[in-house]
Amino acid sequence: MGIQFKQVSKRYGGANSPLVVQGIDFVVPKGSLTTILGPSGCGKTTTLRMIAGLEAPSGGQILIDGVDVTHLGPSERNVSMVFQSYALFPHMNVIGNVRYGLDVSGVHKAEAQERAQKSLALVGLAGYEERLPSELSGGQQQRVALARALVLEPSVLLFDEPLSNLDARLRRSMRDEIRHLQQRLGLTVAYVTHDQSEALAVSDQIIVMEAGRIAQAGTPQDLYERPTSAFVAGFMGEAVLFDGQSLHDGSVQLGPLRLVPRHAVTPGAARAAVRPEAWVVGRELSGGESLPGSLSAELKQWSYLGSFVELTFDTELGQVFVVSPEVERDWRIGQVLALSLPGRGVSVVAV
Ligand SMILES: Nc1ncnc2c1ncn2[C@@H]1O[C@H](COP(=O)(O)OP(=O)(O)OP(=O)(O)O)[C@@H](O)[C@H]1O
Repeated sequence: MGIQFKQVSKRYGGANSPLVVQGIDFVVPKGSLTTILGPSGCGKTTTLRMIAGLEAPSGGQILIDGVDVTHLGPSERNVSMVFQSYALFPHMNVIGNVRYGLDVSGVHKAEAQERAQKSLALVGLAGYEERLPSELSGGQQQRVALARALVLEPSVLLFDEPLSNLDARLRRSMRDEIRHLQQRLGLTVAYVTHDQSEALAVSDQIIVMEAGRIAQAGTPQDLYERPTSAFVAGFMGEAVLFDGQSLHDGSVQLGPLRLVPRHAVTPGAARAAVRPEAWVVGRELSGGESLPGSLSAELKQWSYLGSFVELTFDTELGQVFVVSPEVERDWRIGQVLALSLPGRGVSVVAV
């Protein structure tokens, strides 16, 4: 069953203070990984802390594996949390940190030692038992924190921005390791992040939160390819919004461009969220020429970024930002090119 939220809300302080979580419902199925994604202040950490029992909800019900845990304390829930700051005991060596939870819950010494060693091996740190946290890299410290959470064999494992103190390369490898371990051990995980690429990479389900509510929940592909609001589209992929008109035949007119949305939209004002990689840059146009079905665009700026180029154009729709794989092309500031939107990467969202 995993984790279930039923109409859960939260306010800090008295009855007049605002609800920072506003009656949300979701399920994290057993053995799967859900990320809670959203901008700063949207209520992600509060939601995670309510799963952990570190905050009490102001209303609603929280179930873990079908059991109502709404009023249980953190130690009564069989939940472990890995924090952004690692929260290791600095004076204790690695094995001491990992077995701490077992020691305080009265597990026999020999068993605690054996389980801690197994857990360290799981995160690739066998042989580091005697080191102090200060003698480890950031990535290794985060692995110790992970081993310390895993050793308790929790029914739910929670991560609060676990990678934000690591550099970009390490972040990617730790992210993949967490996902690999979660799948191998069949762990039920809720994972808070504000980084959409991290969420896309590790999740079975992504829940996007906006101001205390769930803006949209679904698979990574659902959210990336089929955002239902401008907020989600913008949050998931640097999409730029353009105002247009939806017509009676179901298409949407965006300046000279005609799009066919995946879902029917009512005729009238419409808005399209276009990701930078959705644009295709066609041929150069000569003085005043225009191509039917394409947007004339003057190149204002471009940057080479190794495997792709970033291009900024002026067009009748305003500034258009494009990411193109054509790194070898002879890009020149001032040239006028034909842009088109052949398909993927465009979503028509509510106005
Ligand atoms: N202990 C607290 N007392 C009062 N208000 C709080 C407390 N903790 C959080 N808040 C408020 O609740 C709202 C949600 O905070 P929360 O930390 O859950 O957001 P978040 O999405 O995790 O943000 P961030 O990414 O910045 O951590 C914010 O407006 C915040 O100021």
